[in-house]
Amino acid sequence: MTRAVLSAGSNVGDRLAHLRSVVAGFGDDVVAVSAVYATAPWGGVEQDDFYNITLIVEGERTAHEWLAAGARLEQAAERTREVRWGPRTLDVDVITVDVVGGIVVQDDPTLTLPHPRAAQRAFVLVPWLDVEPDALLHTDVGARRVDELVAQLDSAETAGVRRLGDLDGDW
Ligand SMILES: Nc1ncnc2c1ncn2[C@@H]1O[C@H](COP(=O)(O)OP(=O)(O)OP(=O)(O)O)[C@@H](O)[C@H]1O
Ligand SMILES: Nc1nc2c(c(=O)[nH]1)N=C(CO)CN2
Repeated sequence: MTRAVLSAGSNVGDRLAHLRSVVAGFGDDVVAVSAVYATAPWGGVEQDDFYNITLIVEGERTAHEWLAAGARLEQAAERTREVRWGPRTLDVDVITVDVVGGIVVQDDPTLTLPHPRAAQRAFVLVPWLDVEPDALLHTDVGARRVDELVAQLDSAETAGVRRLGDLDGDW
């Protein structure tokens, strides 16, 4: 049994429907889902705002299998890869994976864990705190509390992340 923290984002097409497809796709493996946040684009590409969620899943999958399951949902949303950090119907990133006795640390051609850019991304960290207020992220300089990482981000970065409401809510 493993537990994964996943980040899903969309800024093309029906953003909410794309995020809902992630929760539906992981089905009974979903343990918790954050609220939906409208987030300013991170990474310097001018584009529409994203909707983002962070979710926690548990199941009998390896880290690579969580990645592959996310990639299948991206394909189902007709995700294309044109510009790095550019617009997309759906992006599913694996942030960190817990196994009995610790976390998965790896860096191979298709999967780096924990996600190397998560600590800089308010669009990942702020929703994560919804579902795990005491969350820890293992960074290059050791384990860090996610709330402290958020507090250290530039205020312009956190100001660009706005809570909209629950994925199933009507707002
Ligand atoms: N932790 C991870 N989560 C998701 N993809 C990863 C991870 N580590 C490595 N990858 C690889 O990154 C590749 C490119 O992913 P993608 O196109 O979604 O990148 P991106 O979302 O634009 O940028 P970023 O990697 O900064 O989130 C994927 O095909 C995947 O193999
Ligand atoms: N706000 C926000 N910005 C992004 C996102 C995302 O999901 N949300 N995904 C990206 C591709 O990794 C690049 N930039």
